[in-house]
Amino acid sequence: MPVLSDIPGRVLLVGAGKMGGAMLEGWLGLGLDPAKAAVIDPGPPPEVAALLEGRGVALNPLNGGPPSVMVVAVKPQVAPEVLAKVAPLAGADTLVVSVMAGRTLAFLESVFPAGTAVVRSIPNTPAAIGRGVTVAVANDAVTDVQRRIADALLRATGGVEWVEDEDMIDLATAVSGSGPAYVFLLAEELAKAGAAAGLPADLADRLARQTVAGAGELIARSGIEPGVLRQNVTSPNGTTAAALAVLMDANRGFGPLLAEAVAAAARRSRELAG
Ligand SMILES: NC(=O)C1=CN([C@@H]2O[C@H](COP(=O)(O)OP(=O)(O)OC[C@H]3O[C@@H](n4cnc5c(N)ncnc54)[C@H](OP(=O)(O)O)[C@@H]3O)[C@@H](O)[C@H]2O)C=CC1
Ligand SMILES: O=C(O)[C@@H]1CCC=N1
Repeated sequence: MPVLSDIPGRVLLVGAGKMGGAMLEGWLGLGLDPAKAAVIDPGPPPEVAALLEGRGVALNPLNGGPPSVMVVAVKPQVAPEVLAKVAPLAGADTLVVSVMAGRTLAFLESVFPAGTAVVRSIPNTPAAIGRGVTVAVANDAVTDVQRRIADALLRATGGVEWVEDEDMIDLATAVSGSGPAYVFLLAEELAKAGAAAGLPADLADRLARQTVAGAGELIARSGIEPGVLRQNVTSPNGTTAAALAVLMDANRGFGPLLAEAVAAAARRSRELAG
């Protein structure tokens, strides 16, 4: 298992917003030499700009030779324009790692010279606290060493799942890439429902946040199946059973609603393919 300090040359991050910034923070935290990192971004957010300045990471360097790894973390919609500018910075041995939703291996391969090693991946925002999960697929040009380097970079922000079938990336985007938003929405709506039922709004907000955070942590730490944890809350004919009769309704409960949401997200991921 290579560590980040084993990466031979530079890691060039293109786009240092929410996702790119979180990854960079993870890499530096795990020992990537700031002198071997560089960022291309015309206007990184203030917290990322402070990180770059504080750690001495080069921003928009004019030269430096081809990087070992180019990580692409700009919005998929601007990818053609941005990559047309940065693709010439890659060399024959540069590994390209994309975290862009939708943008396919075929699109990425069309932008870089034939034979370029490309990994397409989809992380999620708990990456910011090292609790993300990334799903990744490699093209045929990626060597074993490059795959281990990509794995080390992606693993700096949480777990990594490699797949062979690229279609799985659109589906993973709909589950884990966008998934944190579904959970945050649950916290928002639980707080609203509590307030609507009569709790003071600030108390409802604290209860909802702590409940979502505590339940997530219980899944993570206990290793117990979510279904069993749910049953552990549910006394026969008690309050939870009354609520779950609504939430587990076969027609209008969480099940069909989430299935529809996941299908919509996967469809959008395919539309963003380019
Ligand atoms: N946010 C998420 O939960 C996830 C995002 N992703 C993917 O990550 C990518 C980035 O998303 P996110 O971090 O949320 O978006 P952000 O908008 O926060 O980050 C994109 C960054 O790229 C910068 N940028 C714009 N133009 C250029 C350019 N020409 N050269 C270099 N950088 C440029 C933007 O600057 P400016 O703001 O000034 O335009 C911004 O700082 C997307 O492709 C998205 O699909 C994947 C999984 C989860
Ligand atoms: O909403 C999006 O398109 C990006 C990809 C997954 C999460 N955020």
